[in-house]
Amino acid sequence: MSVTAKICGLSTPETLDAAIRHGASHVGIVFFPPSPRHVDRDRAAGLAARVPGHVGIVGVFVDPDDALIDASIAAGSLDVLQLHKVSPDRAAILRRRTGLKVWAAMAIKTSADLAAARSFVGAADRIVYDAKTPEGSALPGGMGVRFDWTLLDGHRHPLPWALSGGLDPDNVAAAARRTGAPLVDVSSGVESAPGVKDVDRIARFLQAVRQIS
Ligand SMILES: O=C(O)c1ccccc1N[C@@H]1O[C@H](COP(=O)(O)O)[C@@H](O)[C@H]1O
Repeated sequence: MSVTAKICGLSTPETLDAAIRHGASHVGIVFFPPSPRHVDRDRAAGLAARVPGHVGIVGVFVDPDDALIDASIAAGSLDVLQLHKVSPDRAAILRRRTGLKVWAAMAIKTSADLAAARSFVGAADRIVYDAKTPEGSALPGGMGVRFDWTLLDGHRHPLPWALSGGLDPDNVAAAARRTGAPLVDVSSGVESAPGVKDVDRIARFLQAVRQIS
């Protein structure tokens, strides 16, 4: 079983380099000002310049307007748009307009939440199954909340997918084995405080992913 990993919310050269050195397939840059992981365009450009071609750069957005998308693509040399809180129609428009891969993040709490996955066929290239954050939260992700992985039992994935929400170095192997996730995505689980990535935790997470079989 080969599992790849995205380390999300990177904002410093040291932690970005660690993610790359330890084998991340994707690195995520957050373009959402309320997030403690938000980076401005200059910082995004500096980070992107360090990323080798075999590692995908994922821009993370929450219901973005066109101006933010365009400026972020230019600054961050993005390969993928990860979109939270967007409809399939909006995802399809952004996919067509930018020519980039689109990952649709879906907030999951109950089995009913999985039904919408099919509506992203033709609009997105991958579904990111993420946990629904508590009502009233400032962020739709990046809060270390996990959903019940057994909800994915028997779910027919209409698109390539990723597992996200509450993963960390100690639970990622069990999560990937339990769900069969081809790609795992982590942010707060490799931090020492909100927005502060930890090089050792990144290394431990990616080592755990490599050892999954
Ligand atoms: O990380 C953020 O700050 C963030 C902000 C806005 C939308 C999504 C965000 N993060 C995404 O949340 C998931 C899971 O995070 P965690 O591992 O549970 O902390 C991941 O896809 C991040 O890209």
